[in-house]
Amino acid sequence: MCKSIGVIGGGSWGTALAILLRNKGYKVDMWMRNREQSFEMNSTRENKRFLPNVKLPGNLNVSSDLEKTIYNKDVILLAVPTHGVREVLNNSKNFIGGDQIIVNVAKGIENDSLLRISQIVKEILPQNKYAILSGPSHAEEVAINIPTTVVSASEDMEVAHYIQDLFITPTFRVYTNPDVIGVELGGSLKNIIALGAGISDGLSYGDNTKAALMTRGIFEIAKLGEKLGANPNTFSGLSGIGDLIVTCTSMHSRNRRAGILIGQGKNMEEAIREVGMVVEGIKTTKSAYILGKKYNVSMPITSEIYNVLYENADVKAAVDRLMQRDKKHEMEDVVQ
Ligand SMILES: NC(=O)C1=CN([C@@H]2O[C@H](COP(=O)(O)OP(=O)(O)OC[C@H]3O[C@@H](n4cnc5c(N)ncnc54)[C@H](O)[C@@H]3O)[C@@H](O)[C@H]2O)C=CC1
Ligand SMILES: O=C(CO)COP(=O)(O)O
Repeated sequence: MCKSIGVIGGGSWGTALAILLRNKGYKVDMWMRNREQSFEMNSTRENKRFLPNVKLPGNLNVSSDLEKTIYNKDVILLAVPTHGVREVLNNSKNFIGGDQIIVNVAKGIENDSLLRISQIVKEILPQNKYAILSGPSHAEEVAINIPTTVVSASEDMEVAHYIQDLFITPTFRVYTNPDVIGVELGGSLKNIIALGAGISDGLSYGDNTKAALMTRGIFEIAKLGEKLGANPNTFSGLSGIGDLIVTCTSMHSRNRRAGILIGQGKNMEEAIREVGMVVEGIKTTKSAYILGKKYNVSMPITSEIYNVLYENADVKAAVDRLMQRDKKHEMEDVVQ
């Protein structure tokens, strides 16, 4: 039987995945909150704002009607930024049946509640099966079939395999992992380090600096992750170091691009405006900073990025502070 998918969110990632799924022959409907934009996409067959120069396949229907998008679909793909997840789930919960599988692709930790997306979904839709699809995967490359690898993670391995089969193509290879916590945290926390890598580039620091940020960054991600119940091995996989590498090095990365602007002297608001797309790492920095304090995990890079974003700290002084911390063993976990 032909599978059906309702994609909630018509940004770059929702659009790229809707195209992939439609090209596999599934029935795909996509929801976006902006009505005019949905009309424009249906008529021009292109998402000019978020994924320009990629044609939408025939029969990929775009609308601003949430109920119609979700109704009777086997799978609901959540592709809105983290700060919008709770609202769209609350607006759609009355149309969602208990047998529909929720697949999340957002990468963030909610501010205030400090919840991961699976925890928000569990709160609002406790009966639904859940998976996260995450890994090094920029929409711009997936949309033109550049070889890409990701992970489908679910506590229920049957669901993880079902989602693996749903998305896999000869150019989009999907692995499975039962570690939802690790996969969610890896994808969310790497955005903070990507902001740092961008800041380093914006300051015209070198490859050495970026390698240091990435290596010390994954160390700090894994420390917090382990405290929160993740399997530490997950952070050496695609959704951990894999996604960290792509986000810290690619010009597709909105987090890295925002970081470059900040390194060049722009403030947080100016950087967000100039990038013009979601920069998840900015809100996630705040959540991770608070989580680090709450769980007594030393997160020096996250703390300095928090200072730069939220306390107006000077970027060069932040790097100096990181470089001139007390001497320590590379693998030592010192709580500050
Ligand atoms: N673009 C990419 O290559 C990838 C993105 N992601 C993640 O996917 C999620 C979505 O990002 P993108 O599609 O890239 O963002 P985007 O910036 O391309 O588009 C965001 C979309 O969400 C909508 N939106 C914003 N706030 C909303 C709200 N409160 N309620 C409903 N809709 C809202 C916007 O109108 C827009 O359609 C993010 O968590 C991102 O980290 C994950 C992997 C790859
Ligand atoms: O998660 C991503 C690629 O895997 C996208 O990263 P950005 O949000 O920084 O563009």
